Amino acid sequence: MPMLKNPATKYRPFPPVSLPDRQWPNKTITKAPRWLSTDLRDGNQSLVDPMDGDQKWRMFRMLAELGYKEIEVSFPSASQTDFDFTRRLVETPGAVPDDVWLQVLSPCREDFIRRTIESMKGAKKAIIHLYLATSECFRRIVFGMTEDQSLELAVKCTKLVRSLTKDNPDAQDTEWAYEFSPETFSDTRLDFAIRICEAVKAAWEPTESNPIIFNLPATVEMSTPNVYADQIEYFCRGITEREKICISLHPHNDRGCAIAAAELAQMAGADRVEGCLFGHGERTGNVDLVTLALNLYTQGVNPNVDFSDITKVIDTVEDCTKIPVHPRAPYGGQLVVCAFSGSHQDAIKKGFKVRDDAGVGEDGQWQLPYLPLDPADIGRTYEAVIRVNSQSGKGGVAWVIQRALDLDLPRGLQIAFSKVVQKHADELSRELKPHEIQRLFETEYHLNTPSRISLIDYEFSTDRSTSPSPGLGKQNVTPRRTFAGIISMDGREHSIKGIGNGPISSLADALKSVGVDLDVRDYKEHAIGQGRDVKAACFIESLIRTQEGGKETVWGVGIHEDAAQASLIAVLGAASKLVSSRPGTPLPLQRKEHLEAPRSSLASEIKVNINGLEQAAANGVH
Ligand SMILES: CC(=O)SCCNC(=O)CCNC(=O)[C@H](O)C(C)(C)COP(=O)(O)OP(=O)(O)OC[C@H]1O[C@@H](n2cnc3c(N)ncnc32)[C@H](O)[C@@H]1OP(=O)(O)O
Ligand SMILES: CC(C)C(=O)C(=O)O
Repeated sequence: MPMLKNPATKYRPFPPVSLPDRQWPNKTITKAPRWLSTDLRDGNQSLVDPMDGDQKWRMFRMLAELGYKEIEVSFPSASQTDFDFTRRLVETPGAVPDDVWLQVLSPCREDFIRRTIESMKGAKKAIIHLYLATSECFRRIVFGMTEDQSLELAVKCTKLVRSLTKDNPDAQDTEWAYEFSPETFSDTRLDFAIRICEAVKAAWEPTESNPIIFNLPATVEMSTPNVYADQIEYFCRGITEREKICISLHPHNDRGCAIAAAELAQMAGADRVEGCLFGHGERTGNVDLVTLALNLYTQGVNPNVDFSDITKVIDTVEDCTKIPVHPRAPYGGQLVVCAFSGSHQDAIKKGFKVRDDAGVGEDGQWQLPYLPLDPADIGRTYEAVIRVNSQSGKGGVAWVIQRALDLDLPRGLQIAFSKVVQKHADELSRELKPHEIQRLFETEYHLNTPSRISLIDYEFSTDRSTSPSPGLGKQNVTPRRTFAGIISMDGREHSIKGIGNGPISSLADALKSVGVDLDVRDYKEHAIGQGRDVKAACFIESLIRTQEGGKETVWGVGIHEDAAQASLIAVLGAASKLVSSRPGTPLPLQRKEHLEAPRSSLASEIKVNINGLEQAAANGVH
């Protein structure tokens, strides 16, 4: 059967609230509401396997640690597990922080109310929560009650609670509060919702210092969130003695708008929100308390709950509910602080660089492309932010290398290496983990293994008598440097010699004698680490002519404690790539008449002029 062509025959649109002078659209949320976690009640009652006592215990401890001050811990009349868990909390010294209220739920049935209150005997702070459905649909279908009969039952039960709690001389050690939920408020005639709550209020007689809680649930979310906000504003305006009332929200997520409903309804005047971590609860769940809190946080409002170790929260919730947190759940999901695609990675990487360069501290103003929240604020490491697959670009790859090896790759090298990564990711058809990208880089640029051409030993000598610098007169001469060293080419050692203005150019000159004509285009270096452990990282870009007559660039990377030696390693890395780009070409490439010296013949003469070289390297390409 296809879906109905005209669903209007079966489903009616939700009637709007007539509130032409509604005020809430002009309001903003400037402080956190009172929170009530119902993870252990609404969240629990909707699990395939409800939590056992120990799981509830763990969850309670975590909720208290997170900062929740009102926690609905059970439906004590439902099961022995719930009753016993409640008693365990009450009876275990120190289990419940002094400022935390335990809340318990009961239907409007006398025996259940008595059992519920019995479960709280001896508690420091207790909220007794009664519910009774008030909508026409529920009264007719579930209870067979008129509005007046519902009102009478609600009042009778409220009076019973009162007599067993705040009016009970034997229960004065406990600070009692009372919550009444006209269940299915969202589908209840608003004037009746107000009338029944007025009657309950009169029966309870709240005070300003201990207000009654009217919890107005969207038991089933049936309308757009603005309608819920209208309903709340209408109720807030209609109820008397507003100062003796705490208006609480309990939005469910049937239409996927629970967050919006909770936020708009706070703008409409609500003081308190009931929900569950990561939106557990009946059907599509209760409103997600994590999202609500972090939405406030990212607007600069302290939510009064702390998700600085969100991974621990997720672990506990998953363990207790046996339901995984969706990878795309707002804030908490594994994938929400990750970027795979190139343009996102590029923007994020640039964002972090701008932040670093500006020296913005941990609590400095946050403005970063694609990331509404600093992942570090919820205990996420930056490593997890950028992940690499075949959709990724150079920025993401460079980020991983920077985090893994502390190397700040020049743009050209980013482009070159990202091609290597992309090819690999394409071949594997999956994400590449940071350690795989690191290994690819180390292999590609021979960080841990010798390249085809590698440095065995070398020395430099300087001739200051030649080459006057143009325009500087005869006294100012640019010293000429001679490189003399031994290199290994595909396992065979060769001694070579060359002259240039600095270490790079003199080695490049020396390489000509073995047929390697290196056209050094770019040179970048930076320090890695600090103090005694500092190393130099050097990147050499060289232009090569392809066999087809085109031009390509190759990169060499050198890392060494000695800056000059780092640059020589990088030159030889680029030279190796050059010869490798001509498959089948044996080394040496052109001239066979160069020296093939046994290493010992030169090694005894070698003395490295480190200071001169470092200076030359620091000055760039010569
Ligand atoms: C919207 C919410 O989430 S409300 C909370 C819902 N949570 C739960 O139901 C979890 C715990 N519940 C239970 O363990 C059981 O349902 C119990 C112990 C409460 C009741 O069990 P039973 O007595 O076997 O009743 P059962 O569950 O079959 O039916 C519910 C009965 O309570 C009545 N009822 C439902 N809600 C209420 C209420 N708020 N106040 C008074 N009676 C109510 C129903 O009309 C029905 O009455 P009926 O038997 O006269 O037709
Ligand atoms: C008991 C009430 C508050 C409830 O869970 C609901 O209406 O969803």
